[in-house]
Amino acid sequence: MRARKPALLLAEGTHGVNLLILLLRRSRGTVALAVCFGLLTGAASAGLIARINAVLSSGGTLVDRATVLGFAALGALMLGSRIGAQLLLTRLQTSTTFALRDQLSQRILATPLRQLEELGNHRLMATLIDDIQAVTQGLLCIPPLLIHSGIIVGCMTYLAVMSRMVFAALFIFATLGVASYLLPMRHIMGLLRHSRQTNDRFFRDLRSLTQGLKELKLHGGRRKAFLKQELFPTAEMLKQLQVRVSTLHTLTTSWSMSLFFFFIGLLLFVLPGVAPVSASTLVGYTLAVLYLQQPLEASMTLLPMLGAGTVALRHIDTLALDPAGTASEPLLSGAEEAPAPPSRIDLVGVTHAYRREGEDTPFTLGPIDLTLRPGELLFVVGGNGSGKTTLAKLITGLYAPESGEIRVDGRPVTEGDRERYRQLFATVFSDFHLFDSLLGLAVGEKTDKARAYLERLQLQRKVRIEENGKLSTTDLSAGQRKRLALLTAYLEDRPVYLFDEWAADQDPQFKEVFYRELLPDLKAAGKAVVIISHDSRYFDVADRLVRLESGAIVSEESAAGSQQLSPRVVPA
Ligand SMILES: Nc1ncnc2c1ncn2[C@@H]1O[C@H](COP(=O)(O)OP(=O)(O)OP(=O)(O)O)[C@@H](O)[C@H]1O
Repeated sequence: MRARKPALLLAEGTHGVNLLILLLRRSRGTVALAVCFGLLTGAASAGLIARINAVLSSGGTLVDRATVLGFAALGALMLGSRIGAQLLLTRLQTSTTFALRDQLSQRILATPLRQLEELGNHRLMATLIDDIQAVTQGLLCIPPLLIHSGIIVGCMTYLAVMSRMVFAALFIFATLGVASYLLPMRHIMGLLRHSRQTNDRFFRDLRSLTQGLKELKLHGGRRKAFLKQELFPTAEMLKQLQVRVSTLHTLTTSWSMSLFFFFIGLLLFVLPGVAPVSASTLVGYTLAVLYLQQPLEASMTLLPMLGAGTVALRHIDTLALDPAGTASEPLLSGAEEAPAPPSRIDLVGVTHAYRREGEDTPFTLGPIDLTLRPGELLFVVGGNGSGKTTLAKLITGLYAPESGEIRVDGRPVTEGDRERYRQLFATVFSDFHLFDSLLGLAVGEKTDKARAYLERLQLQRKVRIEENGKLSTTDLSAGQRKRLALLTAYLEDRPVYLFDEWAADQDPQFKEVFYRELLPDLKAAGKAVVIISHDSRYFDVADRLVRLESGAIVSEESAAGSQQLSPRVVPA
């Protein structure tokens, strides 16, 4: 198959996209070819039934060489086209599933951090694990469904050719059967949607279970309440929804299938008394209708899975993640080298507010005016909840300012170059993540440097760095893990460093090393360094110190002198 740019499977505004469209987006040609194979399978099946009918109606006199060869040829055609359709669609389904997973990961990375924080970790996990699995299962249903549809179309065509009058009766019957199947299916789809929403809650509970292990083990009352009030009720609700779906589906399918025997009864016992029907038509119809049962029953069994896949696909859409297509280029080929060090970064009237449902007065940071300069240690201090981490996210471009702007050497950072702007920073946030490998750090050439830093951070006896950049372990104490995160930041060698309460977990001896040796070294190397800190003992290290209170800078002190600032009022 020709290599080409992967099609955008889930773009913005794809609300209501269904699984078949997903396959079509991936490759129209393959789907078209598979549909042709499916129809061919149906035609071959109808041909086989016609032959069987002819032989049975002839009372065995039609068994000649041509009939046998024709039968064998039709059998081979049915087998070949069925395998062809199945293989084409299965390969397409597999590649679509993987492409969907890749694009979803890229879309998550392309979506603004604030939006992801609002969605919550549990919803992202539910989508990455559960929705993708439901979509995969749904896509798996499409190849057999198309083949069954081909067989149904083929048989129906054969029946229409054999007798229009009987076909009209069958058609009315089939319409009733389909309607009596589709009406409950609408209810089943509603149950599936409800089940999907409940699943988000289930994932939230599972996250509490895995992340709250210590708290749950240490407090029996909390554990009991958690199990009885949260985890078990959600699991019970999911179970009940699933039971209702399968009960309703079983009843509906059984009813629809029983209609076939009702039709055969009418055909054999009532129709001959009402209208003239030949024996060969009766045999042909009975055979074909019995043959149709298998693909119809199989299709009905597959439809709820297809429905669950569609619900999952729509659910992915409701997350409103940014389209991967536009972002995938910078995501995959993104700047590995930091942009040239700027001579200043200015925050001018920058603000950010956290809006939560039902909250009248959201926390608002800013407007903030602040300048970062190379070779300067800027301390950001203030009480809990004063907005230091929020400011750090704005400074580093993780949040876009709601008003005001950030300028690099006087040039405003636009939406288009925010990704590049972020490459100026090496950070250790207080909720940092430690990868078990020095990812993206061109390790080979930096391994010696990394080992030297490891000694400086007094980790050489705990951790080894392999040639491929893999860390021998990350199972360390909280303070040691932070040192490893610092090592990564060192290796990044970016123009601006930001540490959010880095020293909080360090012992007094290493605090001393951090504030009195490591920070001055970064300063000497011409780095702009932002340090969020509660360690008032070391505030003297700062070249400049800004103090935050309730989201506003209330004072700014520099080695040269201090200044009290009256907080600016956020424009309404
Ligand atoms: N993801 C969020 N959603 C909603 N509100 C938030 C979020 N993160 C922080 N806040 C609110 O914003 C305010 C500032 O939080 P921030 O984390 O910036 O403070 P901080 O100065 O870093 O605090 P600390 O010293 O405790 O780390 C707090 O009132 C907090 O409740």
